[in-house]
Amino acid sequence: MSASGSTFDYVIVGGGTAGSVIANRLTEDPGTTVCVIEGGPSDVGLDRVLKLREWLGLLGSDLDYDYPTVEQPRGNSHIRHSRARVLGGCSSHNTLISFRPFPQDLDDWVAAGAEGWDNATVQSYADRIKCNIVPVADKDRNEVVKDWITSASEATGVPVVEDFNARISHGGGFRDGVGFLSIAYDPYSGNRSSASVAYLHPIMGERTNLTLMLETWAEKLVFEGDRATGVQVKPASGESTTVRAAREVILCAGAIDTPRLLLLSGVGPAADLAEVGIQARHDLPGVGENLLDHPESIIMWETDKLPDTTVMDSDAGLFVRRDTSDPRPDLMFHIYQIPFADNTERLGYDRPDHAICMTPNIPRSRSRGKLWLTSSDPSVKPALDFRYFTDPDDYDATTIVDGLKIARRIAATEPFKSWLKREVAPGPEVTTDEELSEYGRRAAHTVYHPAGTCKMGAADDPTAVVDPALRVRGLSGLRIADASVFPTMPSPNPMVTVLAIGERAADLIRADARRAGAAR
Ligand SMILES: Cc1cc2nc3c(=O)[nH]c(=O)nc-3n(C[C@H](O)[C@H](O)[C@H](O)COP(=O)(O)OP(=O)(O)OC[C@H]3O[C@@H](n4cnc5c(N)ncnc54)[C@H](O)[C@@H]3O)c2cc1C
Repeated sequence: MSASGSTFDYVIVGGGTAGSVIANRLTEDPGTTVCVIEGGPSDVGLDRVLKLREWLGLLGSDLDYDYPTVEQPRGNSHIRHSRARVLGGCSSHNTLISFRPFPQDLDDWVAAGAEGWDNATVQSYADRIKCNIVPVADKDRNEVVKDWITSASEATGVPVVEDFNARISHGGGFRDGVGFLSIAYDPYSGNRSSASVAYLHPIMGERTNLTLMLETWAEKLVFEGDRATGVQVKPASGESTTVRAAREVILCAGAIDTPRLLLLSGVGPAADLAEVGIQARHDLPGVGENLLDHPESIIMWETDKLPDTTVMDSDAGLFVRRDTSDPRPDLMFHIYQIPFADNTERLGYDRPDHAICMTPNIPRSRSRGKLWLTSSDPSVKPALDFRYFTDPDDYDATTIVDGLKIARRIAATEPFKSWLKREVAPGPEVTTDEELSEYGRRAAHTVYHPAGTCKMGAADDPTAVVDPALRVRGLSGLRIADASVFPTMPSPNPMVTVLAIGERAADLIRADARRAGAAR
């Protein structure tokens, strides 16, 4: 049922990665009205966003919410979690590396109670994604990266892979491999093919049933009884007002801001809320728990000036499998052809003018964190405690140590070896497992993949925040569709999984609307 004025069929909070997909799909029906509340500005015509190679300049900028972490006794307390404040969300300032989730990652989801999110189903939604996902184009392939791929294959014994996603969608996944990545971009212009570019640009100004409220912050959810009926919003200039949803409010604000908005609205662990003076409207213990990430560390070599060819300075990846009892790789590496030196410089290492870095990361980190409010003031950022490297068996730190050692083996292998002048960090004198672990944890960084804070699970799982249809447990008219619903972390970079969640969420929402219509 569509409505006029400030009432819409659906109100989507967050015009980010998943939000853009859902806004597009729901407005395919001209009879359905959708309002998107987006905290940031439009990306249309904004070259510093649209030119993918400019991505590093966006971190910490006016287009970044820039979340700190609380002290990490076993990790790096200085990590800043970048989250984009612009249409398209993080797909407008990330590196757009595009991996489908592995089949076994989705088996894990089903085992965690996410019924219906099996491999065949999720891959069929990934097939629908409109972003232009292609392997790095020949013209963008740097000679040093080609040599790194040759040496990494030689040193680790893994095959060179031309198209990782083809192996996942048509071959059941891969155990290991090295090669150029698939990236959501236009090789001719170097522009992003973000969620915003692929899903919103073609319909902005075209579909009159789509309303975008940009530079507008969602402050609180509005309820009538247990039903979410709208959102209290504050435009950048102007007074707070309420936007009403005749059918549903859909939260797509991301793994930090979706639980933050729920908590500020009194939906979350009642005892935690009481501590900051918020009365619980609905006691939901899982909100803010299960904070997941892909932690990484770094090893850096000085080089002479390198050829400039690239998509976005981190164009290739390596997957290694140490544990042969699991078919998936358990170590991933990105390579950077620039000095990625913020964390090493803080530890006293120099920043060479030219450098190559490898960043080993943990595909299935075992440490689990938590997010919570420290104040009822909505402008105060939530506390994020990733509890990096706190898993009891020290699996996470051991993975990083193994990664640093493997990186050194690659660096000692021709033809890549000849590009390198000296190891800058951690430096050749750092050799024992203890030393490598200490360095690796202090220089640790994030691959910027927070997730899991409103996890999906079986309807009778008290720690689940949403059921497998993405509906918030115990409330009505309220759904979540973004990276916060991951029950567990997909092994590779998660954006494609988020886009597939957006695609499937739209189908689930439309199916419920059809059922409700039929029941009337
Ligand atoms: C620097 C960086 C690099 C990355 N690189 C990759 C990569 O190469 N490949 C990959 O797979 N993944 C990558 N990721 C991760 C990936 O981008 C994210 O996991 C994914 O985009 C998250 O999508 P989302 O829909 O959950 O949230 P987002 O895309 O962050 O969308 C949330 C949206 O909600 C808006 N919002 C939030 N709160 C409010 C509010 N209260 N009111 C109104 N609007 C609000 C935000 O402005 C934003 O537009 C990267 C992330 C970062 C930060």
